Amino acid sequence: MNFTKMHGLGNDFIVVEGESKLPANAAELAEQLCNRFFGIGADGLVYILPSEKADFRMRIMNSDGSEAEQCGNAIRCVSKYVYDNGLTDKENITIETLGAGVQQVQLKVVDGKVESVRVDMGQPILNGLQVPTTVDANPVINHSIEVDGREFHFTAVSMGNPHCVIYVDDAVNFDLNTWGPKLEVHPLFPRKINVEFVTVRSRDFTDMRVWERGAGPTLACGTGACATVVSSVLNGFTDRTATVSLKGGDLLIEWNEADNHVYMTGPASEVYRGTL
Ligand SMILES: N[C@@H](CCC[C@H](N)C(=O)O)C(=O)O
Repeated sequence: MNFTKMHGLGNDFIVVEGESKLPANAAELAEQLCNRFFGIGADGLVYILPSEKADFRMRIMNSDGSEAEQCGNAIRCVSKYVYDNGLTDKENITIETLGAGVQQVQLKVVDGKVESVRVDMGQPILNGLQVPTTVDANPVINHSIEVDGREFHFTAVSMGNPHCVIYVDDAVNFDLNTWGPKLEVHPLFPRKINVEFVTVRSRDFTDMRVWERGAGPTLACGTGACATVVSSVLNGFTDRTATVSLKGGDLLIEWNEADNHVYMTGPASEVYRGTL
C-alpha cells in the first residue's frame, strides 16, 4: 500500500489514493497506522476515492478508528494531493464529504504546486439537536456545562461534524489535556464532540486550542476554526472575517452574510511518501 504523509498546519494525515472504495478494515488500519509508536503516526487516515457527484470523494478516519463526517485540514491536503499529482488540472474542484455534502475548493497554484486552498465549508448547523447536543435550542449559545465540579459555557456549532466552543482567559496555556477528554464524552453530546478553547484577541483575531474527538490534542482543526468564528460572531466577539491562530499556524475564516457559507483559507503540505 502506497501512502503520502501530509499535514495542514501540523494536523497530520496518512493519505491513501487508488482504492475504489473505503476498505472494510479502514477503522483497524487507522488505529494501527496512526499510532505514533507502533505505526506511521498521524491524527487521521484519509482516503481519496472516486465520486459520482463531485471530482473526488474524501473519507477520514480519526486515529482511534472512528470515522469523521468532515475535516477542514484534510480537505486542503486532498486538494493539494490531487492537483500536485496530476489527478486534475483544474484550479476549482469539488470534493464530496461524508457529512458536509459536496464542497467547492479553489486552489492557489504557484510554480505548478498548490500553495494554499480556499474551501467553501458550507452552512453551519446551529440547531442544538442537530449538532448534535441534547439541548433543544437554536442556537445553543453560552450554555452551561459542568465537569468535575468546574463550570464552563459553550456554544454549539456543526460544520458537518460537531463542535463546542468554550471561551477561556488564556487558550494558549489552557490545560486542554485535563478538560478536553472529559468534555469530549460529556452526556450533553450524544456523538461525542470536538472541543475548542478560545481567547478572543481582537475583532478579527482569536487564539484557539483544540481537543479533537477521536484524536485528542492536535496542532490545528479546520472545522474547529470555522466553528470558532461562527461562535464568536454569534456571541458578538468578532467580525465575520477573522484569523484563527492555532498551535500549528493561522487560518483565515470568513462567515459570509450573503450565502451563510463559511470559507476557510490555509496551506497544505506534503511531508514524505512511503510504501507499507
Ligand atoms: N482535524 C479536523 C477534524 C477531524 C475530525 C474530528 N476529529 C471529528 O471527529 O469530527 C479538521 O481540520 O477539521
